[in-house]
Parts: sequence; structure tokens; C-alpha cells
Amino acid sequence: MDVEQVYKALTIAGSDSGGGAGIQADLKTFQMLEVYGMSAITAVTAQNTLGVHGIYDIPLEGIERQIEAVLTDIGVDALKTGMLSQPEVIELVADLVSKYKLEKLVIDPVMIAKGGANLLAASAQDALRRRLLPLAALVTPNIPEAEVILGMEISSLESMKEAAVRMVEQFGARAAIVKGGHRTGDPTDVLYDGKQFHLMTSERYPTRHTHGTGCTFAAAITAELAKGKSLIEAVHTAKQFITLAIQHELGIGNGHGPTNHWAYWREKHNLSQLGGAAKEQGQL
Ligand SMILES: Nc1ncnc2c1ncn2[C@@H]1O[C@H](COP(=O)(O)OP(=O)(O)OP(=O)(O)O)[C@@H](O)[C@H]1O
Ligand SMILES: Cc1ncc(CO)c(N)n1
Repeated sequence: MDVEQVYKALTIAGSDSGGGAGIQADLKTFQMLEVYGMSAITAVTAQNTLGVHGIYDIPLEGIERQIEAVLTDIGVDALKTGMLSQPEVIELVADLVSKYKLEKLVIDPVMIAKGGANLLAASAQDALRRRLLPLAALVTPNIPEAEVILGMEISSLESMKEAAVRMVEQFGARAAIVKGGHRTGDPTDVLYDGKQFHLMTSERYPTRHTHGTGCTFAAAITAELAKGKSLIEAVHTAKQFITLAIQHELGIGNGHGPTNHWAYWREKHNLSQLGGAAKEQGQL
């Protein structure tokens, strides 16, 4: 029987005890896209679907050792960053990405959780712009994050395009995708790859269960890049992955619940979907 190659991806991010965002969302996504997932935890959050109840930063040395342990033995085909919390963590990640010449770096510039908790110190914004963006193969801001990074208002498709171009031309990312989840109507994400725009629109599902959508989307892109897919192919697969994950919400928790990380795999294998949406529609 044929045996296929194993591809490896690393996430450097915060832990979400509720399992819907952060490290947990990333590892679930890597697994469902058949990529071997590894993690370096930057902060532990006590979190559920109702909000963030505590944040406990991991000492810098502990973060460095996790990343070095993975890189010096197992190696990575692609990596992503999520919640980096403090400016020193950004400096450390930038140093290690340069030291190990890691090319396939996806930066999800996580700043604020859906419930409003701050996941990136204000003092870290400058380090993010100065140190991390120039190393990014792709940066994946939502609209409020792009507004903070660029100091501009984004209220139209045209300004989303301008924001994506500025991430590349002014801050040195090789590509940028500005996500449209925070606008009304069917969400359009704007990708600028340094040469041209690619617009991706999906149906908007009217659900409150969108906790961790950004993490899941960026993790899916990272997994596909790890397999050697082109940026455009990776983003298209990730868009399908996140759209199905939102469509087939699990209906877990009393607040903003997680997305369904099984949905893409189950659709691909022609299996019926798991979850709360089916229950509400009377199918269970
Ligand atoms: N209700 C929805 N229906 C369909 N697609 C959505 C919906 N909300 C967001 N998306 C899509 O999900 C992806 C993630 O976008 P979003 O803007 O929600 O990220 P985010 O704000 O960084 O997420 P988070 O901070 O919760 O992790 C994008 O492709 C976006 O278009
Ligand atoms: C740990 C963590 N990372 C990222 C987000 C953003 O969704 C979150 N809520 N929690």
C-alpha cells in the first residue's frame, strides 16, 4: 500500500481552555487537514464561550524552549502565530524565525477576543509592525485589527483592498488577507499577494457560534502551506474549511460557541454532520 509523506505545522499561540480558539482550534484544524500539529504555548487563558476569565503568561524562557525543542528535532514545514500577548514574545518569535530561516510563516495578529478581552498588550503593536510583519508569508487581520495596525478606518471593499496593499508595500508582509467577517452581508475576504487581488465571498450564516473563526481560518491556511500548496490554493481550502465549520455549528455553550472542526472532513468523506444545528432542525 502507498504511504504518503507526513507534513508538520507549528502553532505559537495562547491556550483556550474552552477548546474553540487558540492552540486548541489550531491543532484540531491541523489534524482534520491531515497535518502533524505541534504547539508552543505563549499564555494560558481560562476561557469559555462566555468570555476570558483569566490570562496567565508563560515565562519567555518557557516559550523559547518549546519552540527550540520542536525546531531542533522535528522541524516544521509551516508555522503560524496567534495570541502573542507581550512585546518580548514578538521579539523572540521574530528572532527564532530569522535564526531558523522559516519561510512559511502565517501571522494572525490576534488582539481582542470576541468578548472584548485584550490578548495583545498595546505596547506590542509596534513590535508586531516592525519585527513580525516583514517576516510574514501571509498576515490575516480582521477589520478591527487592520484598522489598529494601519491607523486607518476600513468601511468599504475599497478600503479593505487599500489595507491589504499597505500591509505588503508599507510593512513588508509578502501577502495579506483582510477578513470581512466583521462587516454586514455575505463576508468577502480580500487577499493581496503582492501582485493582484483575489476576492473570496461566502454565504453569511446567521449564528452566534463564531468563536475562534480567525484562528481556525489561519490554521487551515498554514496546514495547506505545510503540504506545499500555493498561497491561493491554501486560502481557497481554508475558506471552505471555515465556511463549513461555521455552517455546521456545534451549538456548544451559553455564549459564542466554537465552530465545527469536523465539518470539512466529514463533507469530504460524504458523512452526515455532527452537531447542534441538526438538533435545532429536528434531524436528531
Ligand atoms: N457568520 C459568518 N458566516 C460565514 N462566514 C463567516 C462568518 N463570520 C466570519 N466568517 C468568515 O470566517 C473567517 C474568519 O473571519 P473573522 O473576520 O470572523 O475572523 P476573526 O474576527 O479574526 O475571528 P476571531 O477573532 O473570532 O478568531 C473569514 O473567512 C470570514 O469571512
Ligand atoms: C487563546 C486565544 N487566542 C485567540 C483568540 C481569538 O479568537 C482567543 N479568543 N483566545
